[in-house]
Amino acid sequence: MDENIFFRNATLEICSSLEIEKALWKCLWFMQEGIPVAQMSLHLYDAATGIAETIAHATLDDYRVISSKVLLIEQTRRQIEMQRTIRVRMVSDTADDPVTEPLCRYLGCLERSALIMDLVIEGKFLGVLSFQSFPDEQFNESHRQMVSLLNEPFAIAVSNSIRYRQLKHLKDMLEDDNQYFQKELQLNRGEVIGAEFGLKNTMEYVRQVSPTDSPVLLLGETGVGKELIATAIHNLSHRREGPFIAVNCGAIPESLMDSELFGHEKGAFTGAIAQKRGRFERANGGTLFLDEIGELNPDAQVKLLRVLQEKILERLGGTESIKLDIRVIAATHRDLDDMMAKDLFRQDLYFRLKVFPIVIPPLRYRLADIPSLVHHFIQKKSTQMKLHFMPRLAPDAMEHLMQYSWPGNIRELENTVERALILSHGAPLNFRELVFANAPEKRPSTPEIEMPKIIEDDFHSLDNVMVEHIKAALYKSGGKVEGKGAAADLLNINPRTLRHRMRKLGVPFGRSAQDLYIKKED
Ligand SMILES: Nc1ncnc2c1ncn2[C@@H]1O[C@H](COP(=O)(O)OP(=O)(O)OP(=O)(O)O)[C@@H](O)[C@H]1O
Repeated sequence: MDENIFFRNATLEICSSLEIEKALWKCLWFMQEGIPVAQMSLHLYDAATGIAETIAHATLDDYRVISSKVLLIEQTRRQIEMQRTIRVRMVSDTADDPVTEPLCRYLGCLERSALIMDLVIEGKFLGVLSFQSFPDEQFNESHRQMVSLLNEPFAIAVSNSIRYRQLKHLKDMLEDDNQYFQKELQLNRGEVIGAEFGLKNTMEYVRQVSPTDSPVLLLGETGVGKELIATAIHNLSHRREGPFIAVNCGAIPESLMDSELFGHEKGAFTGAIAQKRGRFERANGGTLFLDEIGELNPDAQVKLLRVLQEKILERLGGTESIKLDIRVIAATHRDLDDMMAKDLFRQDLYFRLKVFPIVIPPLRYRLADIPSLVHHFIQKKSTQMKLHFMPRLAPDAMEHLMQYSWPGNIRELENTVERALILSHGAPLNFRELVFANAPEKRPSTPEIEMPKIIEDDFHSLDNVMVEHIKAALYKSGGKVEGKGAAADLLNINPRTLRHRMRKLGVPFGRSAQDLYIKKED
C-alpha cells in the first residue's frame, strides 16, 4: 500500500472518535488490509508507581474499555526506560518479552508477534500502543516501518482522548456530587416546625404562592427562618427538581458583586483566569434566593432590576445573551419602606420584588412552638454530634426557655440547644444559666420599669408604702374619700375597695378623722 495513503487513512481513523477503543477498532479494520494485525490495545504507564494500566482493547469483532492494572517488576521498568530511544519496537513472541508478557497474558494474546509503539507527547511518556499479529503470522521490518509513520498522530490522538476521558470522569463526579448535595440540602432544610401552629398563616401563604412563578418577598427579623421558608416554597413549586441557589447580598464584597451575580468571561478583568457562571445563571430552571436584599448597593440594585425586567443577562466582559428562567425570592430583616423613603432602596425594584410579601413572625410571638423546636434541635444536633444517648430535659427547662425573649429567634434557640448539649455531659438539659447568663434583655412586650431610687436602709414594707400613699391622697382631698378629686378618685380605685383597704391597714377615715387631714396654719 502507498505510504502516503496508508498514513492519511490510518490518521483519519484514529482521529475519528474521542472514544479511543472505537478509534482503535476502526484503525484496525483499515490497517489489516496492509499488515497482518489482529488486535490493538492501549496501555498507560505511570513511571512514579511502576503501574501499567490497559485501558482499551480492539479485535476485528469487538472493542471495549477496560481497566486492568499490573505492577511491573523492577527489571521491566528498567527495560521500558532503556527502550525509549526506539519509538516502534518489534517483539517476535509476546510471551518472551518482559514488557508484553504481563500485558498480553491478561488479553489472551501470548505467543504472537507484536509491534510496541511508545506514545510520547510534549516529552512525556504516556504509555504504549500494542499491535498483535494473527497467531500464524509474523510482523516484519517493513510492517514496523509502516507503523512507525503513525507514531506522532497516534500519540496526539491518544493524548486527546485521555484528556477527554479525564474531563468526562470529572464531569460525572461533579454531577454525582451535585445530586448528592442537592439531596442533602433538601434533607437539612426540609422540616418546618410549627407549620401547623405558630407558622400556620405563614405556611398558608406559602402553599398559595408556591405553584406560581411570582416573586416573593420574605420579611422578618434575623433568624426567624426566612431561608427555610424560601426552600419550602421552592420544594413545593414545579421547580423543585431544579437548583435552589442562595445569595447573601450582605456577604459579597462590592468589588465582586457583579461577577458573583452575573458571572464573567475569561480575561474580563485581572484575575479572571477562567470563565465563571454567576449565581443567576446557576439558578436557571430553579429558584434564586436573594437574602439580605436591603444590603445591596445602589449600583447593584440597578443591575438587578434590569435583569429581573429583561430576564436576560450578559456575563461580565461577554457579548452572549443568556436567557433566564428563574423564580426570585428575596428576603430582608430591614424596613424597606423606610429605606425607600430615605432613598436607600429603589422604589421600582421594591415593587418588582414585593409582588407577594410574607411576614414571618418572630419567635416571641409564637412561644408555643418552642417545645417542638427544642425537641427537633435536640434530635438534629445529637445526630450531628454523634451522641450515643438521647438527652433529656430538666423539669423546669422548658419554662426557662419560654420566659426568654429570643431576639436572635430560631437560630439563637438552635445555638442554645447545641451549647447545652456540649456542656451537659449527659445530664438533663437545664437552660437556666444559659438563657439568663446570655440574655440581658427582657421580653420586649414587658414595659420598661424605671428602677426607683431606694436607699438600702430605708426600705419599707409594701403595706407601709400603701398606708403612706393613701394618707397622702387623703391630705390632698381634705380627708374626702368619695367624689371628684377625692382620695379614691386620685388613687383611681373604687371608693368601697379603698374603704375596705383603709380598714385593713388601720388608716383612719370618715367624719371623725376628717380634721386629721386638714393642714393646720401655724
Ligand atoms: N420553623 C423552623 N423549623 C425548624 N428549623 C427552623 C425553623 N425556622 C428556622 N429554623 C432553623 O433556624 C436556623 C435559622 O433559620 P434561617 O437561616 O432560615 O433564618 P433567616 O431568617 O434566613 O436568618 P437571617 O435573617 O440571619 O438570614 C436554620 O438552621 C433553620 O434551619
